[in-house]
Amino acid sequence: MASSDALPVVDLAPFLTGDEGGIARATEAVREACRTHGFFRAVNHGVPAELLVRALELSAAFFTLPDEEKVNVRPAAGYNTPLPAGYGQQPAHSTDKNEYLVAFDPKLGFNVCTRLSLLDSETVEECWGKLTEQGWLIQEILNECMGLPPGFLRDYNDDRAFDLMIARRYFLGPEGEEENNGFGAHEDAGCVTFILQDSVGGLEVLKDGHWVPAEPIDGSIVVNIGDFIQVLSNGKSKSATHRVVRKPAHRHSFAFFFNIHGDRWVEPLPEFTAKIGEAPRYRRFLYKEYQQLRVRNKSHPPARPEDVFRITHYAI
Ligand SMILES: O=C(O)CCC(=O)C(=O)O
Ligand SMILES: [Fe+2]
Repeated sequence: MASSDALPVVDLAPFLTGDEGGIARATEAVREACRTHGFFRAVNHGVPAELLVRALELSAAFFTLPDEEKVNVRPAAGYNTPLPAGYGQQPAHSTDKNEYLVAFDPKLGFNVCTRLSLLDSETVEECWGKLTEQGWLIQEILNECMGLPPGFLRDYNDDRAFDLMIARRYFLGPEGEEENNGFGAHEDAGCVTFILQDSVGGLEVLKDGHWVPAEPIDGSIVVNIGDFIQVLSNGKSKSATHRVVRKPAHRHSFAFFFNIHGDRWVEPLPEFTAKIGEAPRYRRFLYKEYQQLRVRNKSHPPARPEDVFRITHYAI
């Protein structure tokens, strides 16, 4: 792997201290990362390292519970969540070898479960608050990187009802290198995803045809640009393909999806099309429709990998 392939590390401290020169340099680093990798690792981001450790420990403790207890962790009757919530196992025929727990914003009340669990914890609430703040900050930085009018993304993507958090445990990888898929190659749909991971490793990002590992760095957060930004920028910012390979140890991660609301229409912006004389590379679509079709990929996995529903469906 060439050294320029390693995931960039972006120091966000200047945004906390207000150091203007540092802000300009960090913004430039994010702009470059969006173009080259669609991924970076944020350090000095303001989310306490102790909170990241606490969340991952809590998740590890949850997943060691017996299956009979975990399967009962689901929203109580009458709670209609925007997407399926609670504990889930991948269907037996799935090549994804992980189990997961989906949470919504604790303030929305969807996480009220049939059983007490990780979902009801103060740690999840604290993480939610901090990662939402992080989402607003990264979105502001993206707005600047993309040269959009001040506050444009903040106004466009101002409703947080579709944000969600998924805690995952990846099963042990088999001996040798064969069949070690933990989560198959995919892109994320929304605005930006944050990944907190333990020290096991296994997340990989596709860059120029080869897989680059997102090596764990203590206290860092992996930041991943989603399809929404790729479409708005007409392909200038990259929603990178990524996957998780299994290792000889259980791996725990949290993915926080700073999404966009399902009722929003999404299409390439004039700044990246008409205003610069370029043809749009995507058709206009309703975000909810895209999300629902992606959920179908999971509930009714297509027989042929090329039939998996992805953003290319809207490509012109
Ligand atoms: O577990 C990870 O590191 C990545 C998870 C992921 O890519 C996702 O949830 O979309
Ligand atoms: Fe992902």
